[in-house]
Amino acid sequence: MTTQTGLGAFTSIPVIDIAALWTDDGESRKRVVDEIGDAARNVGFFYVTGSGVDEELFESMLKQVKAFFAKPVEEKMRYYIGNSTCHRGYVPVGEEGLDKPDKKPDLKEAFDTALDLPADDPDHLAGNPMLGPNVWPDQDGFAEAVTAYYQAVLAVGQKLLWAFAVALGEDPDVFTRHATKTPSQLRLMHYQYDPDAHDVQGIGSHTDFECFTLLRPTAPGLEVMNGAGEWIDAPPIPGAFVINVGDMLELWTNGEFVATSHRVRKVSEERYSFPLFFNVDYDTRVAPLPQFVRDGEPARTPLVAGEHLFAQTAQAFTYLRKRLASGELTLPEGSVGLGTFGQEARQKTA
Ligand SMILES: O=C(O)CCC(=O)C(=O)O
Ligand SMILES: [Fe+2]
Repeated sequence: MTTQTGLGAFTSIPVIDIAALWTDDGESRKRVVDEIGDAARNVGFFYVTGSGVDEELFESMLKQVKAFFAKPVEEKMRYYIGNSTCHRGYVPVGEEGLDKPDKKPDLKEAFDTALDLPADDPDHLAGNPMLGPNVWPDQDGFAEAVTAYYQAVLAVGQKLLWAFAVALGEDPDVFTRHATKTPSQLRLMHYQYDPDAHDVQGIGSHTDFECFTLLRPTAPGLEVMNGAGEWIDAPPIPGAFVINVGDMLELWTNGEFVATSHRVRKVSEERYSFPLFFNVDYDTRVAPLPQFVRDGEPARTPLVAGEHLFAQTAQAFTYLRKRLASGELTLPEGSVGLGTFGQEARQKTA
């Protein structure tokens, strides 16, 4: 059932209870790690239960986010992402997605947050385009609710990063040693339901730019491409995270783990979703690990994790694309275009 990419013609997405990762029971831990490894190789997506994240943290954040998006657009634009020097704040409908081959804007709005560093953080002061303080709306409890959720889910991400290394037979800390001050974004996303919109996509087909993503959606709409090029539904499971491999783990494993392409189609109900994109430190040079550069298999070209994130972001967001066009901004040397990872990219070259 597997194609030459290793990715199966799967028709559903595995569900993995990861609670044993926090226990001393070596056998149960190994079972979970093996399941994670299988899913990362054959599907690139899996659901996670047993993360231990308190459901109350999710509900509090959702309540705050609903209240924010319900405000008039002029109010939300006070926090426009284009006014931030480290890519934080409100992303209006139409800001993203215009560079896709089909040139359709994504029908969604978002509020982008990430690791909340102090204003005098040295990387921020040095002009790093992704590291720095969050922008917070003037709304009681918003910052607290989002921060509590971010910290809880980031901790689950650290555990998963460890598990991915073990699943690969690597030193367990081969990735986590690079995860100390990561440009890991938490995007708060709102897909409006518009019964009159025809042929409008929620978010176009893509891979995620980081190591992996921990996602909580409130409604169906997410679709995942299998090894046969078919779109498979990934509806929410209550309390579970949807995990997917991103570009950096695909690169580190030279394609053994797959950054699976996915998209959100026109939604049939109002939808919120919360992806936390777990990254490694900005300056981490990601090159295929030696065990994955097998005889006759070419090694992929290394990338710097933070530069890749910034280069992809700059090609997808209107405010940054304008700066690229005007010459005010240039992409880091060696940047790759959108759509370089995942099975869609492979099918293009197959
Ligand atoms: O909203 C979703 O379910 C997925 C969002 C997504 O894929 C992304 O933001 O990268
Ligand atoms: Fe995504």
